[in-house]
Amino acid sequence: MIEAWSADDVRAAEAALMETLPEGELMARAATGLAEVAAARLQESGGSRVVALVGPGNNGGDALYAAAQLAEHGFAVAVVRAGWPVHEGGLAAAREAGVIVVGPGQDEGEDWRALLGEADLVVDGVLGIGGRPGLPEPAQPWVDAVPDDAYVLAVDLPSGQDPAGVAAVPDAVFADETVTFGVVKPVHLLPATEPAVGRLTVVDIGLDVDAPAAVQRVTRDDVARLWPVPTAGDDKYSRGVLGVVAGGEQYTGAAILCCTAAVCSGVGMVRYVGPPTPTGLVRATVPEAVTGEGRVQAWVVGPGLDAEATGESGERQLDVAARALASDLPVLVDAGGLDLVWGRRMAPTLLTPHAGELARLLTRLTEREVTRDQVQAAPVDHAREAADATGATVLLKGATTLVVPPTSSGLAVRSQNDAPAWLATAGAGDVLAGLAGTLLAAGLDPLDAGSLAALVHGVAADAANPGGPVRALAVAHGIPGTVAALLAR
Ligand SMILES: NC(=O)C1=CN([C@@H]2O[C@H](COP(=O)(O)OP(=O)(O)OC[C@H]3O[C@@H](n4cnc5c(N)ncnc54)[C@H](OP(=O)(O)O)[C@@H]3O)[C@@H](O)[C@H]2O)[C@@H](O)CC1
Ligand SMILES: Nc1ncnc2c1ncn2[C@@H]1O[C@H](COP(=O)(O)OP(=O)(O)O)[C@@H](O)[C@H]1O
Ligand SMILES: [K+]
Repeated sequence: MIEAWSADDVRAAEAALMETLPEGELMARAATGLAEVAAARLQESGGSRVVALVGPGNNGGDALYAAAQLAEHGFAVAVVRAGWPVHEGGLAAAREAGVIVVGPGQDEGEDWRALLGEADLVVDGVLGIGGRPGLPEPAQPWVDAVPDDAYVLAVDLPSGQDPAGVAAVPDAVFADETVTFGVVKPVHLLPATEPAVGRLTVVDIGLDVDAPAAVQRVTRDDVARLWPVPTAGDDKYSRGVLGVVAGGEQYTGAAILCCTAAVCSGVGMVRYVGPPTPTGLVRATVPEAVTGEGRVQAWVVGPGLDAEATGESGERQLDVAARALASDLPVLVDAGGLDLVWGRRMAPTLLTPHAGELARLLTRLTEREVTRDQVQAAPVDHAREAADATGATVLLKGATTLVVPPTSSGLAVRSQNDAPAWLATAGAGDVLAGLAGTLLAAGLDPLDAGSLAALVHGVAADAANPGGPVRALAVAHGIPGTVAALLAR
């Protein structure tokens, strides 16, 4: 599990550690780690010219000390600062090492724009975890002037991005690599900001945070611990029967994809409930599934479901969906099923909207117009709002998939980034529903079921056709081999 801690918890841990160390030792460790990464990247690319953008806080201090070390190693290093006071010790070290300092009252003859234009590597030390979202005004032209072919190495986090990872800031720094210190922070894992982080390198500065993590990411190494592996004492019922209320006369494929994914994920049994056409197709393509109602351990309600279906068979299916939602069994609610969610369920519940579906759900639940763009600009906040309004865990699908439990649970948010962009294809969500539903039926809680399913879904998509297009059915068919490979790690 990768874990990230909030800026406040990191600061408290740093303060405690600093008490035990000589003054300046922690920043020295950070700067040395940063300089080592910068030197390695310059050696890899054959570059020699470095420009460090230096802000008013300790993030700028890290950049200044690293600039000094890089100059001592023989690289051509310049620092660009604005009118703000910068870290004094760092500035003195940089000057001592022969770094050119450009800014008000400094080496006025030098033109920051020309220096930046020639840079092979740009160290972004404008703001760190003390930053508010958004770049300080003098830094915006610097960032805009960074040449496309320069390697942007962010100190701790890409400046101007939200350290909490909540809000997206499109014109802040987008780094090729971020060197962070001690522990990972939410900005590095959450969907609003992770695209700006680039490659993430963690430098050990001896820091340990003794507080609950704010964000977690399930990794391939966690699968063996979490996946429900049957034993000799199991039978199909003890492994978990999943009821699937999916597909209609219009979206028949969703039923097939969801049921296929469930049987490929090792469900004990699938009971499919739907109108005649998808029922016939499920019978023909997923012979393992049984059709019609019966006892189940969990439900999937919604893939391809028409929440306004009329006609006898459609209404019968909606009646089963309503009873599933009213039951005390775990339920995964996806797509059309989300239109049936009104109040709170007490039993374990996993909602799996994409951004548009979450916007629609929140608009309905809060009676305030919520747009897809708003959800994408602040995904954690919107998923949290839906989780708190319904008592459910909300899995928000996207390039990075968030799994957000209600605030009252006190649990960390999960953020999974395992899928190739090829997975953005129709039917992929139906496969995820069958996979996560299987895990609910096996007794996993919604947070583990959702995050583990997102991981396996992404890995299966990549394994199905590495580096190329993949159809949803191939993702489902890839699940058995993917799970076996992950269990064998
Ligand atoms: N603590 C440690 O032991 C270690 C810390 N380390 C390093 O320190 C970094 C944290 O340093 P930090 O706390 O000084 O915060 P940092 O982000 O550099 O700057 C804050 C300054 O910026 C200002 N400001 C903020 N937002 C702004 C905005 N949008 N636009 C304009 N101004 C803005 C803000 O002003 P104010 O809020 O007072 O108005 C304040 O003056 C951390 O990320 C890591 O790199 C490492 O060395 C390891 C050991
Ligand atoms: N850019 C992307 N990169 C990786 N995965 C993505 C991307 N966009 C979407 N996905 C994933 O693809 C799936 C799409 O699901 P969904 O939108 O519900 O499709 P459908 O309803 O057609 O089945 C989700 O699991 C989502 O996380
Ligand atoms: K930074």
